[in-house]
Amino acid sequence: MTHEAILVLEDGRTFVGEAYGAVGETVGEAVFTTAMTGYQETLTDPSYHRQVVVQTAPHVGNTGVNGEDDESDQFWVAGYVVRDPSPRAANWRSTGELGDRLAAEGVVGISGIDTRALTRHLRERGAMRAGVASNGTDAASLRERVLAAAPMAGADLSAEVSTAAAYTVAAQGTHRYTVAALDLGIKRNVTRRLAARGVTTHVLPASSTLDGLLAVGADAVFLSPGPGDPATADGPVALATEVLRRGIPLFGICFGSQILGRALGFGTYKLGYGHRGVNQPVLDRTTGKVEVTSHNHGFAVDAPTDAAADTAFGRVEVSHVCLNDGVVEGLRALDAPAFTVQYHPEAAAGPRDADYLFDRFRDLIEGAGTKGAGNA
Ligand SMILES: NC(=O)CC[C@H](N)C(=O)O
Repeated sequence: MTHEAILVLEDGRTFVGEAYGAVGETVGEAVFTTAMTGYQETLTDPSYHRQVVVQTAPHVGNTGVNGEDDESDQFWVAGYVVRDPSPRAANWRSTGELGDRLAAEGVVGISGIDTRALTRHLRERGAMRAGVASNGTDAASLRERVLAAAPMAGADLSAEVSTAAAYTVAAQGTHRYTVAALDLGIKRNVTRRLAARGVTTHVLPASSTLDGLLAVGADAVFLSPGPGDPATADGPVALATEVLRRGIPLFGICFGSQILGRALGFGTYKLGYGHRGVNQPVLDRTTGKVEVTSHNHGFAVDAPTDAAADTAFGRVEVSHVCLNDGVVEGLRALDAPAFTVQYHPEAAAGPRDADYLFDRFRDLIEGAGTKGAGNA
């Protein structure tokens, strides 16, 4: 039996479709992703916590779900919006249907709506709160709940997604370096890409102290991606500042980039509708090369792109920019062993163009000669 479902935006615009996944009611920030592939990675990416994700790709679920592509232990999206769900999965790796997994994970979704109209609305008016209901709630009541929900600006969500207990992902082959990763919403492919370079990663809770990071014998520190507004992440920013002071190599991805950006003295701000997809063009200004990259961010760092900035930790330059809109996509400290990218070199899903950044991290650790710094 199909249930009618509604999607109501905070400005009142309403779409009517059918229930997809769990039957119920949910609210979150409505955002769209233009990714054509990788819905399983999207759904399990902790950075989508509290977000109602709209897929612009019209046909979703074609390859079902499998036991290999999860980026974390669960689906994190607050709600899921698709045009036309595949009625039957067909793929050699598939172990089930996406709709069944959404239901099992308790994700309330809606299908059969004009996702192109919804995306154009969000693009013109900006990301905003939305509710999805398939339990009979009427549009007016749902809108009241949407308006009562906390907005993404000002949201501090790290503690809700971080690991409760530390765990270790061992290097593949010969162990070369040890990295302490602050888990603010880490994805599995980050530790995999590090492991492939001989790095053993200790994934630590978001509340970890500097002593906790150093206790694992870290040669370097990694700041993970994650959900929420970086302006609220004062704890991780203070930690990153301490790591910079010690001269320990530091790499941050996405939320981690924003935190490291703040530790270097820059501000962050909310983008109109964010970057989410797997074909965003980014220029690496240090090499002049353009790469096609995977993005999922709603906030960005405010740093000057014309010349290196003078900070408390020396000169810092914008190393990467998005060619669609000029948004800062990476920072490089010229006088400290630290760099960041705002997008996802771990990709999954997405192109592998930016995988070299994990080589840069390895080279930074190698060059810094801090091996065993954490034991000092
Ligand atoms: N993927 C991420 O790390 C997202 C970072 C941050 N929550 C943002 O939306 O910009």
